[in-house]
Amino acid sequence: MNALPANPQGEGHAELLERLGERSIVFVGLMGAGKTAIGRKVAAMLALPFIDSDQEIESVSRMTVPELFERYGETEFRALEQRVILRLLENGPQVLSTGGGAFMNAQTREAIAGHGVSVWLKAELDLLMERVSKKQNRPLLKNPDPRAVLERLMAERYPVYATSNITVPTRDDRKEVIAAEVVNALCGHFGVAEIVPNGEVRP
Ligand SMILES: Nc1ncnc2c1ncn2[C@@H]1O[C@H](COP(=O)(O)OP(=O)(O)O)[C@@H](O)[C@H]1O
Ligand SMILES: O=C(O)C1=C[C@@H](OP(=O)(O)O)[C@@H](O)[C@H](O)C1
Ligand SMILES: [Mg+2]
Repeated sequence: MNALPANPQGEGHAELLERLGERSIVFVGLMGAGKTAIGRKVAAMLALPFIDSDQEIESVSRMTVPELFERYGETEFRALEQRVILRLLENGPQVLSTGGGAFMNAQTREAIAGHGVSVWLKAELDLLMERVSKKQNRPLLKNPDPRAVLERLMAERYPVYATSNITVPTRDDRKEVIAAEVVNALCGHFGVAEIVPNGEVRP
């Protein structure tokens, strides 16, 4: 369904926000799924603060994600990622987009379950490949065969992502449309009526 919320400023979503309470809406999923881009849109629609864990990691370390991987290795990056996300989860309500590997950490998953509602943006391999090939800022994909890496990560991670509270399939459509589908899926999760463009309320 391609319903766009009636009011992009967040009014009309009062009930959804009430149900969310102090929790964070937490985006999980593979690199290129759109966690950062769609998370930002959903935050704007619901008039919530937006934070991206990779951006926060870069800000506290004053290094880029590729620099962190190169200088300290993935293990150190994961430790920092866990600390940052656990701290950020105290700041709800907000939209928190995580890096693709974050949800693989059991303690991070537990903290998200306690302080958030997890949304898996689920995408097909071709779409992910098309998106990630536009930027060279993902160290795990600095590999002669990034497609094979993504395929392996899909096999490893999709069963874990599938434990999220909500799964939203994504595709090659406008960001606003996908973001509206996420908002509608959140409405469904909380048993709140969806708001569609003509002002009609869908129970
Ligand atoms: N629905 C969409 N339509 C077009 N481009 C998108 C869409 N969702 C994401 N993108 C683009 O795909 C790239 C990867 O998205 P990003 O949000 O960084 O993914 P993630 O954070 O999950 O790795 C970005 O350039 C982003 O602007
Ligand atoms: O999947 C992963 O392990 C990673 C995903 C990246 O974030 P995005 O999923 O936002 O690209 C970033 O955290 C890092 O490169 C590692
Ligand atoms: Mg991202």
